[in-house]
Amino acid sequence: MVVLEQRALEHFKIIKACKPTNLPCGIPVIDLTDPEAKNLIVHACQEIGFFKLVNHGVPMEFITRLEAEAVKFFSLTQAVKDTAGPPDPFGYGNKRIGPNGDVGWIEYLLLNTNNNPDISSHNSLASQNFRSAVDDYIVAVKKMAYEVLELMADGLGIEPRNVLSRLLKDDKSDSCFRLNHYPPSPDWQALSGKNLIGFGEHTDPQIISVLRSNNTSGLQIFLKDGTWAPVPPDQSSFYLNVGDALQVMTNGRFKSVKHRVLAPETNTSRLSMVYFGGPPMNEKIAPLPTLVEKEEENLYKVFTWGEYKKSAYKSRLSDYRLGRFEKTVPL
Ligand SMILES: C=C1C[C@]23C[C@@]1(O)CC[C@H]2[C@@]12CC[C@H](O)[C@@](C)(C(=O)O1)[C@H]2[C@@H]3C(=O)O
Ligand SMILES: O=C(O)CCC(=O)C(=O)O
Ligand SMILES: [Fe+2]
Repeated sequence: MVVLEQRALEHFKIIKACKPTNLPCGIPVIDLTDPEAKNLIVHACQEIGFFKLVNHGVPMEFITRLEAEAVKFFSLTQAVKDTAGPPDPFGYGNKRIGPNGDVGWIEYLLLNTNNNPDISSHNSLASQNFRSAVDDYIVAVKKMAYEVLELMADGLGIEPRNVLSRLLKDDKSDSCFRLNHYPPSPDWQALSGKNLIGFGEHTDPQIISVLRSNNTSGLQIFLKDGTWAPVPPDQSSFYLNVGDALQVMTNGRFKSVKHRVLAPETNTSRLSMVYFGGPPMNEKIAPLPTLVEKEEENLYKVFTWGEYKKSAYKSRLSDYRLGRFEKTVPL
């Protein structure tokens, strides 16, 4: 058990424990093999921007092997892990998230995943076993993400059906992968019933994020009614969320969901693995013309993913990053 004095926690964000709300119908669960999947995906992305995917086709063996390798990595001594950091933005990070002063009860590895498997981009991974576990997992998760994006295009009635997936399939796709380890919270007495933040509230900037975690809770999503809903952990499924770029490409029809992670209770740790599928740097991010109805306004300025990313890296985690890219409405 980690016992800390109150003072040692001063730099971390601690929130009043709030009563969790549950979605009236729960978090949407979509079976990738269901013939209705395309419509259910569109519905979930419009209503919440978040859903659980089952029968996803990613071999369980890849998932458990990567989890075991990640556990091994995070169990190394601090001095060894520090040799893989600090993140610039890729590499090993501890407590600090991003370059602008955000902190959390977390340590992580952030990796670049381009489409030409390149071991050098994983040079912070200590062993060949770890590298190959990451590579196998990412290849399988990407394939599943392409399928989801193609079903999404079908459900939206847009053509060609690879209009979204091609951005992730592109050799220059700017995608990344993150392994997050949230150690057990320190002694509850020091926290006096409050919650320590593991990963502060934010939206993901990319097109789509694909998340898998171990059996420890902590992830929450922000609902339209202003409350936070806990996401029950499920080791064998994936949770997918809409990112900012997809919100723009659908002219606001899909919602980039705000989420956060509370640090685990004493004696448990949370391990999550997230693939963030992003477009190439020079790709223009703009509402897909067929999705802007005749009398509807285009809500966003035209910008490239590179411009958005640059601006995102100047922001704090909880900032509303899309604000600067919205068109101002004439009075
Ligand atoms: C505070 C920050 C960390 C972040 C870059 C940023 O300046 C704002 C966005 C953050 C985020 C959230 C989703 C992903 O975890 C991430 C890798 C991303 O692309 O945007 C992180 C960035 C990061 O940790 O470097
Ligand atoms: O660890 C989690 O469950 C979520 C992490 C997250 O939101 C992120 O890495 O962007
Ligand atoms: Fe996130």
